[in-house]
Parts: sequence; C-alpha cells; structure tokens
Amino acid sequence: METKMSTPSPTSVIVLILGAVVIAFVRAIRARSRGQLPPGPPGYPIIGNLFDLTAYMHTVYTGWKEEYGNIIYIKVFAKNIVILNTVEDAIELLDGHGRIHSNRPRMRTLEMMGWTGATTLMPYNSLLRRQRQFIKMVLNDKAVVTNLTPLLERETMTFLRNLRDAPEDFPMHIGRFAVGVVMHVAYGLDIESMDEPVMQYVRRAMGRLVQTGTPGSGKMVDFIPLLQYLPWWATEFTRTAAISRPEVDLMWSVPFNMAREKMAKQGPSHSVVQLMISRLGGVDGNLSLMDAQDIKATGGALYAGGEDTNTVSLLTFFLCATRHREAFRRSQEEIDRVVGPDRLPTFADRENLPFTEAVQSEVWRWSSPPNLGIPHASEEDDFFKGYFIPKGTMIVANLYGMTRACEDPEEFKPERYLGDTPQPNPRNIIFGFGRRICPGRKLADRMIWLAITQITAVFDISSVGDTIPPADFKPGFTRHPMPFKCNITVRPGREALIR
Ligand code: HEM
Repeated sequence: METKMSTPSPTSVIVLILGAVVIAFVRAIRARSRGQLPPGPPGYPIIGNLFDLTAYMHTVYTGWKEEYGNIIYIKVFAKNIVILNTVEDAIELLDGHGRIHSNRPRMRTLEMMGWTGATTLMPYNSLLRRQRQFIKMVLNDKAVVTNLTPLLERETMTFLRNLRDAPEDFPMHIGRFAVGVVMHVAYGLDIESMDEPVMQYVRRAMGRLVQTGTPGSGKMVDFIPLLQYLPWWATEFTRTAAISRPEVDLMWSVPFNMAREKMAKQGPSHSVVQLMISRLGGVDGNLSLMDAQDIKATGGALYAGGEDTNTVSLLTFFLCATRHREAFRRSQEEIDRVVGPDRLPTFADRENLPFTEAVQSEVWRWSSPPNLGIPHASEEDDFFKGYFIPKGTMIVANLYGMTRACEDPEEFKPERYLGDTPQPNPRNIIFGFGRRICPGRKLADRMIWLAITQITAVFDISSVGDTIPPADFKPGFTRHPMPFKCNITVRPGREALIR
C-alpha cells in the first residue's frame, strides 16, 4: 500500500479548496459571456448542481429531459457538463463534431485507483490512436468473424455444460463465459477455471472498479482536483484508491507476463496484447518500459471494457427469459422450426432467426448495459444547435434515456424490431458514439448472440414457483440486475446437444 504522500496542513487544504472555488467562479462568468449555454436545472452559487448528483444519474437525466429538453447543461464547481438525451444529437455532436469532442475528461477517481493510461481514460492523442489501431486489428468485423468464431463456439459449449451441471450457479457461469472470451481476446490466455491465480488478481481489481460507479457520479475529487493531494488516509475514497493501485498494477502485470511467456513458447496468437508485444519488438526482452506499460494498460482496458458489460448483458437475458416466458417460447419455436432438434444453431442460421435477433436487441434496449456513455470532453469551444459548449465540457450520452425513447419503454417487446416500421436498433446506442465508440462491439454482438441462441435452443428457463423476479438494478456504471433466482433445465430431447 502506498503511504508515502506528505500530509498537508488543514490551512493548506482550506486554501486549496478556496482556490478551486475562485477558479470555478471565474470560469463560469467567462463561459456565460461567450454564448448561451443549454438549459438545465438551477444550481447553487459556487457548487452548482453538486446536490443533484446521485448514484442513479441516468434516471435523473431522463426525468430532466421532460423539463429542460434534449440537451441539458449542469455545472458542478468548475466542471461544465452537457447531457445528450437523444441519439440524433449524440451522433451529430460526438461523431459530426468528432474532431472537437473525442477527448476524455480527467477521471481522477479512476486515475487515483491506478487506471491511468487505460484506453478508456486516455486523451485523444497518438498513443490512444495506436492502442485503438492494435485493438482494431484483432476486433475488426472481418477478424472477429474469421478468427474468433472457434473461440466463441468453444466457450459457449463450456457455458452450456456448466449450466447443465450446476444450473443454480448461472451467474458464476455467465462470468466465466465472459472471462473466457475476453482473456483470450485480450491476452491469448485460455482460462480453465475462475480459481486460477491470475483470475484472483484480475477479479480483485475489477471488483473495486465496478463498485466505484459511474465516472462523474459524485466523487468530489472528479470536481475538485486538488483533493487528489489529500493524504491516503483522509477519506474513504483515498483509502480505497490506495488499496486499488497495487491491485491494478498486479491485474495489468500478471496476465501480461503470462502472455509474453506463452508467446515466447508458442508464437503470437490472435490477441491484442500478444500482437502489440510482437509488433513493438518485445518477445526477446526489447520492449521499452513505456511500451510495456502501454500494452499492460491496453490489456487492462480491454478486460475492464469487455467482461462486465457482457456479464450484465447475459444476466439481463436470464432475467428477461424468466419474466417474459411468451417471448422466450416464441424464440424457442423459431429456433426449433429453422434449426430442428438435432443440432445447435450456428452463425449461419442468424439471418433466418429474426425473432431471436429481436430478443437480443430488446434485452439491450430494455436494459442498456452501461447506463451512461463514458464521458467525452471538448477540446475547443463549440456551438451546437444554438448553444455554446465551452472547451473542457464533459459530455455525457444518456444511453438509458435514449433506449427509453419509444412506446411502452418498460415493456419487453421484441416485436418492436419486426414488421414494416421497426424501431431503431439499440446497437446504435449502447456502444457509444464517434471516435471513441466501443471497439469491442462486433465481438460483443456475436458472443451474446451465440450464447442467447444456443441457451434458448437447449434450455427451459422459468421462475421459481410463482415468484417473478423484479426489474431491480444495482447502482453503478453498468446495470447489474439485483440477484434473482430462476429454474434452468435441459429441454427433453436436447441432452445430446451438449458435448
Ligand atoms: C455489451 C457489451 C459492451 C457494451 C455495451 C460496451 C459499451 C461501451 C461504451 C458505451 C463505450 C464508450 C464509448 C464512447 O466513449 O462513446 C465503450 C468503450 C470501450 N469498450 Fe466497450 N462495450 C461492450 C463490450 C466490449 C468488449 C467485448 C470490449 C473488448 C474486449 C470492449 C472494449 C472497450 C474499450 C477498450 C473501450 C474504450 C474505447 C476508447 O475510449 O476509445 N467493450 N464500450
């Protein structure tokens, strides 16, 4: 644990806070003098909308939309925040004005926890572009189809087997499936069991990250940067950050070293970390310290970006299958009709299974895995739809709100994507926008499709007795359903499909 920070006196802390307050005030006056900011709820002098921040900002923003419209402005201390509530505005601003709005705000919460350098946190600079290029080489549409299909088929079969053998542990099997795919894609490592030592390191750091919640959802250090200089023992968060840093260091280093060793023995696999090591000249020890750190950070970001989002997607699928039996049965009937009982559905069947496709879409719309996009930041002043967006503004896409801009948003209705006037595809929302759009979206789409479709073909899923699990979710960056139970049984005549 790092304990070496010097301890500031109470006077210097007060001076630091007063300094931040004065800077906030001056910046606010300058911003207002340059143009009209978007509308938003009134805040208090100096602290702005601080008291509006909660762990459920997505529902707050969605409620504000009724009152203030599609583009909303709030301010917390010196930080300008613009919330985008519609897909059209998000595409126009984050994609159309992508040159200006592709940066990330400093996320000091995460930096203090040791995540500096991870793709997700990087400013839009040449190093970030290099990370994304390497990720793209492994996860572009064509590579995902040609190189990763055997991996997805293998991992899905393990998932089916685990569900058959211990159905009550379905949340654990979901986690294992997501880990199996992501560890392979990120590092080229095949994980047999969640008890492997490397997974202990990875899960410890991830557990703390997931608990931390949405960037910008209320940690004071994200709004008063000077607080980062508080001693490690001063607040609950500084203590958490101090514990997290060595954990993240291990999470990044241990699988990186394993990938490097494996590669030295077997040659490079189709994985981002191994590709980066080989292209940056590192198998035989020639990797510079900076490159090594950059590769570790990319691996860590891939794991963090891919594991939890996919776990949440599948937990939500099981929740929906339990709550909405008719939709699940209709999907089963479609698969039975198209594929028959004697084999598992494969990607070759995908275009002939429109209802099952619609189930996947509706799972992602009904509960967008991340409630909010990862914030973008503006590199320059900009004008958008008559509003002034000052340089440095944090721009948040309200994914939850966007997926609810439809008729009966709380209803689970896959039919909304079928027929003559289908509703827009949630895949154009939940993966974010512009130059920072999720680079793992094609992989996520295929891995979730295969898992959902094969599980539907093989298993019956139902409630335990008459208890229908509620649609309750934990707070946080991703939308985890509250723990729930369901019955999972192999359908009669389908036993032989699980090998
Ligand atoms: C259902 C699954 C997933 C969802 C919903 C999702 C969603 C997102 C969103 C909303 C962003 C932010 C985009 C923006 O800034 O506008 C993002 C970024 C990112 N995602 Fe995903 N993601 C998923 C799966 C994956 C997978 C499988 C991987 C890789 C294995 C991955 C890796 C990343 C990375 C590295 C970033 C950061 C990109 C950057 O900052 O430039 N994600 N994802």
